Amino acid sequence: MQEAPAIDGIRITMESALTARDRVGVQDFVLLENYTSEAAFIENLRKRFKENLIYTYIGSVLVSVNPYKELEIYSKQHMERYRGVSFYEVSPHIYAIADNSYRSLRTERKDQCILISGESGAGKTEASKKILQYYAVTCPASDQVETVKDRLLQSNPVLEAFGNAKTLRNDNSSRFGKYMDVQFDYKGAPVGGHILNYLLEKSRVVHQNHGERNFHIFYQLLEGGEEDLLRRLGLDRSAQNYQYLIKGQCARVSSINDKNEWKIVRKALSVINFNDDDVEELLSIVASVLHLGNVQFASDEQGNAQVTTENQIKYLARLLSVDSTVLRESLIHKKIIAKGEELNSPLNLEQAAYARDALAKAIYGRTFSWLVSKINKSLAYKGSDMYSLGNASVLGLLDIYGFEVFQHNSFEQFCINYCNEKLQQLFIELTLKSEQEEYESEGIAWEPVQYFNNKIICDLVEEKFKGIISILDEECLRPGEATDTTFLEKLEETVKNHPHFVTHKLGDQKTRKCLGRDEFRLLHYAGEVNYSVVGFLDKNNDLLFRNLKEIMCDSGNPIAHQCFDRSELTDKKRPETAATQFKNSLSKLMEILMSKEPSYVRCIKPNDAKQAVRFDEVLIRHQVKYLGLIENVRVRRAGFAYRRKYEIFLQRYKSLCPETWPNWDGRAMDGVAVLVKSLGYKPEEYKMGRTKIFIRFPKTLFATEDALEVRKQGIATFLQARWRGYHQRQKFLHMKHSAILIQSWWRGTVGRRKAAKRKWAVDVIRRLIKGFIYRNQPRCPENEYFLDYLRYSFLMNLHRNMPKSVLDKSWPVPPPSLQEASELLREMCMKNMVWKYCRRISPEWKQQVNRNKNSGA
Ligand SMILES: Nc1ncnc2c1ncn2[C@@H]1O[C@H](COP(=O)(O)OP(=O)(O)OP(=O)(O)O)[C@@H](O)[C@H]1O
Repeated sequence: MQEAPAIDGIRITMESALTARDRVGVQDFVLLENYTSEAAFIENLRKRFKENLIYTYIGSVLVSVNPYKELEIYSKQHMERYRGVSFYEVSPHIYAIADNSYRSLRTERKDQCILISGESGAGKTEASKKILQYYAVTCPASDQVETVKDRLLQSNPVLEAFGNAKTLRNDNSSRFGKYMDVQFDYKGAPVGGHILNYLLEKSRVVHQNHGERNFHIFYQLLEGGEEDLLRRLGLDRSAQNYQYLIKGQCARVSSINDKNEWKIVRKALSVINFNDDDVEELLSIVASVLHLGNVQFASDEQGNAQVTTENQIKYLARLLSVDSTVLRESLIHKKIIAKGEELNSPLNLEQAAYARDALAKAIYGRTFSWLVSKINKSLAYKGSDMYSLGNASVLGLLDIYGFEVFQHNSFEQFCINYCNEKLQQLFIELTLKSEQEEYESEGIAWEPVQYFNNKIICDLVEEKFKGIISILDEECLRPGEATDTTFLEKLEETVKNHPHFVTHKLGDQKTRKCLGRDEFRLLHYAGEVNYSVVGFLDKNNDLLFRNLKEIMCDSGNPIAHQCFDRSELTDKKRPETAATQFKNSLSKLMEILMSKEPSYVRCIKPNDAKQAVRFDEVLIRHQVKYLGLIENVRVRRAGFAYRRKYEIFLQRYKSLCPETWPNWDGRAMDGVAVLVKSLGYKPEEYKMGRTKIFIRFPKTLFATEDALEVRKQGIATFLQARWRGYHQRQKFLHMKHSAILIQSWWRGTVGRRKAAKRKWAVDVIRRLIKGFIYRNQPRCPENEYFLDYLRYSFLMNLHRNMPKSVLDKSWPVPPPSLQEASELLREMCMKNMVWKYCRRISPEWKQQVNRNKNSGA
């Protein structure tokens, strides 16, 4: 399907612009007449989706709808089409965003970032992979750069194996947030990278909802691992034998081939610098988590837990290189240090299971962070060229969870939605800022835009002492007394008057009906979300009993040993809670993003069934709302629907005005002024900035675009006529030139009788002939015609200019007859010998031609 004859596009269909627009919509939402209407927005999205046009702009923001099928739009040819081309000259595409950021990075020397957001399954990870692939193909290459490109690409399957899982919404769902910096040297080649990871969903290690899986790596190892390896790890192939893998009851997924994925991951690990030992140690940890899940307990007479699965302890001790007795005891006791004395208090069944799961989560979570840091080491810039490093520019890619609203929302959704509030705040701030800056730099009065500032919600969550996170941390400090319920009560007490906070107790009758007693509701910028406080304290504490920490610090497995640092045991400072850690890492992320120039990709999922073609309007409306897209259009439309550099505008529409067509010699700005006057733009319809024209209404632009469509037919006819005339004239000039050359040849050759001149003259004629047989078609009509012409000139010159006596003397050998001359020429043509002689124009010959010209010959 061809893109619409759009405002900026270069592709033209034979339909009228109007019909095409009706069919495929507009490629920029700011051009919608009714731009504040959600229905119009969705209708435009639907039209484009139907035509497989999954990308649409909101100004410079890219909205992408997951097609759930492979589209032929990601080939190398497509990449080339977007390379170095002005953003608006080609149809919307993820490559256009990638290229635009890259060019800004190169030309403006300003660090860039691309923020990709959207709900689970909307296509964020795919988008970020496509951007990386684009850079891998289009950026300059060298041996070292190729290694970096490879590592950047290969880090993906590894991170996906350890950080992605099958969920109900997405078979390959990233269960962590990811920010990746790519460093480019002064030549624009990628020379290094760095990854930051956010909030891995560790709870998945020990529990999965029905229809979901644990992290991919477990299944990949069981399916793909070599017999020998599995034996060493004490594993068998069946996922059904592992408690941590059976909770979701869907170990096998039709869309996932774990065996193949295993091979990919193994290869990727070697690309990113893992040697055999590293791999063995890493997989020992993966296996130990599975064994840990199979550790079972039984209660003794006193109600204390006892380990009943000795075999698992044996494997665990071997894989983690720890003492089996200490491990067994650590799993069923809790070490307390009171007044300098150590007490080992026995755990009951429930507590032992909790301790076991906490250990599994801690091992897996920390190993994931270790993995990221190991990848970072392999991605780090290695060159010795300090000049390159000093001049490195950075392009960041943020692939982070979108707003989440489920039936049941817990601590994880609270953190994720808080993160989205922060990103929205940044987005609004930066978009408004860049809009304002553009207006100011263009000398156009800035009309302030009314928008909802969500700072109030961010403050509600993060403010010191009064914010939800502070209150939660405070409750976590009171172990024993504090519970999830006391946390809720404290919240009610502290933030009861906040306009964006409500609970069952604080709400009116209507609110109470849909809000549980253990829930609080936040009125987010994108809508209301109810959070159940159950598990908040536990998840925030992220507690691992001291004796389990100790045994892990003593682990002989180098990875486990690095993950559990001894300083943790001696450090008197209370470890940061999960929410505070997340808050701090988000605040750092905001700093990073603020220091860069952002581009945005907003991903939308068309249906929950992961099906191509299906466009579920309710689901999409929900996402349009939660991504704040209408607000985005409104901010972007702040006054003007369209703005373009004068040169680009004039180039596109100059044919619509006799004064600017075919060429305008003056300043582009003046040309545009003349053009819009002749188009009849009213003063309220546009403004002239310093370098750009600003058009207020889409309809003005559409009228211009429609006029251009009509004009194009005329232009086509005109161009054809012009081309024909040009072609004829070129032919004539060529002939004339040939005549001059032949004359000069004869004069030079015959007049001076020098052998060198003669050789040079032969070169000249070969050159001449070459001009006509350059396609190696000696028998084409043009060549035949020229040969006749040449023969004719040859003889004419010969006989007209030279008396026979001179003629006889002038030739070292008798002059060729007409017959001989034509055969000589023909032979030269046929053999196509001229190629090698005709590359250069002899300077001598040039001088000769000039002399002839000056003497009027
Ligand atoms: N541009 C695309 N072309 C074809 N298929 C796509 C495209 N984008 C996404 N998909 C399909 O949708 C699936 C989900 O996409 P992806 O994993 O990128 O979503 P996500 O937004 O990163 O989700 P999560 O937040 O759960 O990680 C992919 O596995 C792929 O099958």
